[in-house]
Amino acid sequence: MTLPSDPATFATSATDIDLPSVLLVDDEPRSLDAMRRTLEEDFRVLSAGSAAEARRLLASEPVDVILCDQRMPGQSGVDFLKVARQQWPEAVRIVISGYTDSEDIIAGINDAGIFQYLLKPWVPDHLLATVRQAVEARALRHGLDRLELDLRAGNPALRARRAERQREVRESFDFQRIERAPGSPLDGICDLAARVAHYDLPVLVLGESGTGKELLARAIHVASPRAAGPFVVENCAALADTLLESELFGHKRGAFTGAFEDHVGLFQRAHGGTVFLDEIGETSPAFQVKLLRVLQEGEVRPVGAARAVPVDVRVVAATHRQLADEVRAGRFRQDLYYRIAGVTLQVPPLRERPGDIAPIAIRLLHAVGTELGRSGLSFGPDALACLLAYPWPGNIRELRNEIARAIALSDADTIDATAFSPAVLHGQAGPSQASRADGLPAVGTLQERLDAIEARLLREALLRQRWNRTRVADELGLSRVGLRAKMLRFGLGDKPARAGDEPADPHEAQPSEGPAP
Ligand SMILES: Nc1ncnc2c1ncn2[C@@H]1O[C@H](COP(=O)(O)OP(=O)(O)OP(=O)(O)O)[C@@H](O)[C@H]1O
Repeated sequence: MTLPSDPATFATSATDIDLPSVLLVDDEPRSLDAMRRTLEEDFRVLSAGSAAEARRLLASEPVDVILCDQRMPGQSGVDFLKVARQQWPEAVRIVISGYTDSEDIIAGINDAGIFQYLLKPWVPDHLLATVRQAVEARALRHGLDRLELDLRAGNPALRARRAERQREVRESFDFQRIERAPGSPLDGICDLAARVAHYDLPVLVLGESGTGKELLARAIHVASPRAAGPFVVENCAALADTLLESELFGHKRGAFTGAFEDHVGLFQRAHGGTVFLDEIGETSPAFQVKLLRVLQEGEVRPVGAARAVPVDVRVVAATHRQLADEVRAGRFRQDLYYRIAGVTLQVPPLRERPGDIAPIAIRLLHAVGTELGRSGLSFGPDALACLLAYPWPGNIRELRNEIARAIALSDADTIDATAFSPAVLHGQAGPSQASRADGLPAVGTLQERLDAIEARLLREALLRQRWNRTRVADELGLSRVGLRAKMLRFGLGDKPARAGDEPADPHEAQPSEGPAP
């Protein structure tokens, strides 16, 4: 195949002007040519070798989709797409780049209104699917604009259709299932996750065991353009190297003793969807090399197979370790780290977000109760206070188990503190996963650690003084207003009223249990 000497404007190869049009912008002639060959059967492809050339083309004819390389001399892809957004807002914008550019791109996502972010090396099927989705998004937006005009003209049937469409979109957005208190540290994490969900970036989720990393990964999948595809989970710590390789990449019959038939690996099964690799920090150096190759090449070679199979998956990985430290210590490959850590989300342990304990416990009580055939349960007066005073080294998984145990041990519909295990009842936890021997958090910024200590002292004083705020304020040398502000800050304001406590301040909101999930 001969390439044009000047990549600037080798024009469309398709003659059918009814096809949707795609403008490719890249200063690399080979890359332009490869993309053009992939797309030209389905689209009318225009090519430009620079941002200036692309602007000239856009000024002369309408374009449905712009697909732009991030690294170009003169103007970066994202900067060019910002300009394109202003001048040709109807064209859907896609940026394509190497993984090292991801920070720049995230910073520019909002301003440039980027629809999708494709990582190099791209896979032809994925490139085609992404451009098709972009064309569909363009058609949908066009339809919505038409609908908007009709709505302004006051058509009630169309108004109902639009409301229905919006409801569908809202319901598919699953971050709401991640229970938390208003103002929880998880809000920021879920916001960031919701933003990156839309782009094909690899995501690394860090956090202690049981903090909800898999739940977050599922929410990212559900909110991503891959939501209709599969979400498959593999716990990398649970299998020996060879089994893990065969489980993820598949094997051919006879590849090893016991391989009686062909086995399709999880990467192939997840084609078009998301693979969640839990405990990636536990993998061996040998396995890391194999995984890196798969991610770099976008194809898997089943054990014993002669040929590799292209796969189009998004990888979300998780670990309880601080993976950057593992890289520094030489236990985790740096190149693989950069491949999987397009965006890193750190989920804090439950003891560092005490405000979340009550809403999560209430949701779990309803959910586990329903699973066990015991709906309509509620916590008794002491139960929530008891849960708040315990540091939950096993995080939400431990909280869930504790609640399941308490439900099983109680005949009544009101779960009392006495149904909890002795450790929880007396607030004595085993060692937490990232705490020091003195019980202080071993990770987080200085402010986060100070907050965790302050929340713990406050919680202990409240429990000691049986939630009598006057006595707690006296003990801690605070005004009642100051105490209340701190209780709200740490989510400790929703202790249920107890017989024998001082009467609640009538101006303060009374506790309420949230709706059943
Ligand atoms: N915010 C939350 N609200 C309700 N349930 C939650 C929340 N976070 C976690 N859970 C529940 O807690 C349990 C543990 O969560 P999950 O498996 O996502 O944690 P994890 O961090 O991936 O754990 P591990 O690293 O051990 O695999 C699950 O049953 C999950 O549904």
